[in-house]
Amino acid sequence: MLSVKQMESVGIVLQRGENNSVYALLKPNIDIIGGQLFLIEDEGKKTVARLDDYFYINEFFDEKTPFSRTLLNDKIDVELLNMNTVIRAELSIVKRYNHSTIPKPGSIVKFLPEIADEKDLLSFYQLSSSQGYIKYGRLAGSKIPLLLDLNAITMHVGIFGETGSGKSYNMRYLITLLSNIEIDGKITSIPLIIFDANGDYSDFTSFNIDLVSKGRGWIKKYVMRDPLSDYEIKLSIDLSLFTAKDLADFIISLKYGDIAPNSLQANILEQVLSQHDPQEYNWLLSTREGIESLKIELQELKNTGFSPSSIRAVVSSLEIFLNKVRKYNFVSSSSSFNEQTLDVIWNTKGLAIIDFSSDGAPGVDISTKQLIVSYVSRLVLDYLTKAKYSGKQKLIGVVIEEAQNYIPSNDYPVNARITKEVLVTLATQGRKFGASLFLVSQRPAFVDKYVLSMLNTFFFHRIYHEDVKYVMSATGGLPEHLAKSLPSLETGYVIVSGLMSALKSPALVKIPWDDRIGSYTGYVMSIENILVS
Ligand SMILES: Nc1ncnc2c1ncn2[C@@H]1O[C@H](COP(=O)(O)OP(=O)(O)OP(=O)(O)O)[C@@H](O)[C@H]1O
Repeated sequence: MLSVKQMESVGIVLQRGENNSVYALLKPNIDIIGGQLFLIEDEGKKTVARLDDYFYINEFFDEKTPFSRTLLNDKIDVELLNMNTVIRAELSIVKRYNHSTIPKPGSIVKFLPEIADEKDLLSFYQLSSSQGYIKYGRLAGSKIPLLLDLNAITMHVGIFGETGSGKSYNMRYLITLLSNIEIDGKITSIPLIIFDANGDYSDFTSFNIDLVSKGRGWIKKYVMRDPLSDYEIKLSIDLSLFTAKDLADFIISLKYGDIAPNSLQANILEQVLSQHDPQEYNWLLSTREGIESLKIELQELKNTGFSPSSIRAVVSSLEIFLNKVRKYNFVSSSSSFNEQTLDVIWNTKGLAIIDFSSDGAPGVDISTKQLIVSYVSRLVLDYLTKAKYSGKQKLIGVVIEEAQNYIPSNDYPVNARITKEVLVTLATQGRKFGASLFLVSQRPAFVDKYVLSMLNTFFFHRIYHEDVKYVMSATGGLPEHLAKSLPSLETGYVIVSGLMSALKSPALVKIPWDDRIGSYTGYVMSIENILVS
């Protein structure tokens, strides 16, 4: 039974609607917003319902009547019109408290109740314990936090919103919550690896470290330039983790950009590489001597019928790859990010930020970033799979910003063969082995639809109009009116839907502002402040 301090009435139910909804009239002078939750009381039976759609109606509204026409000609009495305005609202039922009925006409609509303590909160969510839940933001129009169920985190999370809609701030807020989880009176954290596209999380390794360090024993930032402090590590990866085919496809595609690589050339390179032990890939592909030795092997293939022009094309792709590797010096058989790193991350509930911003990875192109994302994802998948098969379940979260560059839909002109397959596997197998993907994107329509359908919790910020249809079909379950409101959502508000939400139904949440969480590279200062600072 929900037993908390009740609020004043703000409206009344008039009629039952379709599919678990009711129509109600609400007072015109209250502040409301689509997606907000209300409490409905029907003779002691309590129900929580979401405002899906609403509009203001006025009793004078009938343009055909002579009275309405004179309103337009004469001086309009705004006061008089206001007095006769009400809000017509469609509310759909989200939660019922010990009953299974639909509120009858005459039921009273109220704002959500005030929650005084943990007991009230549990009774609101009908939970017996809040263990395993984190408190996220406030349900719009109330002071009630949304409880997020950590047990559903391995079912993967999508965070979507157009530029400036508040994704980075939200991700930063989520990271602070995932870094301060209280279990049995102790603070612990979800081990996390973040691919940071714009340097938005850099401060978590330095001046804002205390926001994330209480439950963590290790926090580092990986950069592709020379490290500048002791919390930075130069990133290097080990190519022996890839198959000959993956590397051949990747290297050949460097020459062809976004179009599909030449499969004959990829086959030639695969054939040569597969004659070597994978441990030799680092030397073969990242040193001048290695490339020269591959060239000799390639020349020998001429005798087996491959054309000199195909062989020349393969050599030229190898040179392109060598140039990249030399420029950023990121390949090594004693890679700085390896299985031991994952052990440290797991054991210390650590945080590794892979800085892909122009500061941490100056001039590094998307294909190199893809190779790194693919490498780390393979490492995580292998690590978690081995742990599970040896009887020890582990858990690592992987945050991928600008997800459309790594798992693009067919409409997005980026070739991501090297990342797509492993990320699909991580998404499908993650739940069993303890991987939790957080995909962040400005354009969900450009993220692979199959992967999108494997995400089970969504944070929708304001999104582009063209993305609404796509989001609705790929995610399912978002009511039409709510989906339609997405392009006009205010910054700081987010619609949370899916398995992690203790409401089990989409709802609008206000993300609280905190100056320290809000001070990061991507933060946009107002023009007045920029000019006078
Ligand atoms: N919860 C919030 N409350 C108040 N203001 C917010 C909130 N979240 C974000 N903002 C404001 O919106 C600005 C943009 O937010 P943010 O950087 O998170 O957007 P974004 O969606 O990540 O944009 P981009 O995709 O361009 O990186 C912030 O600098 C801040 O001024």
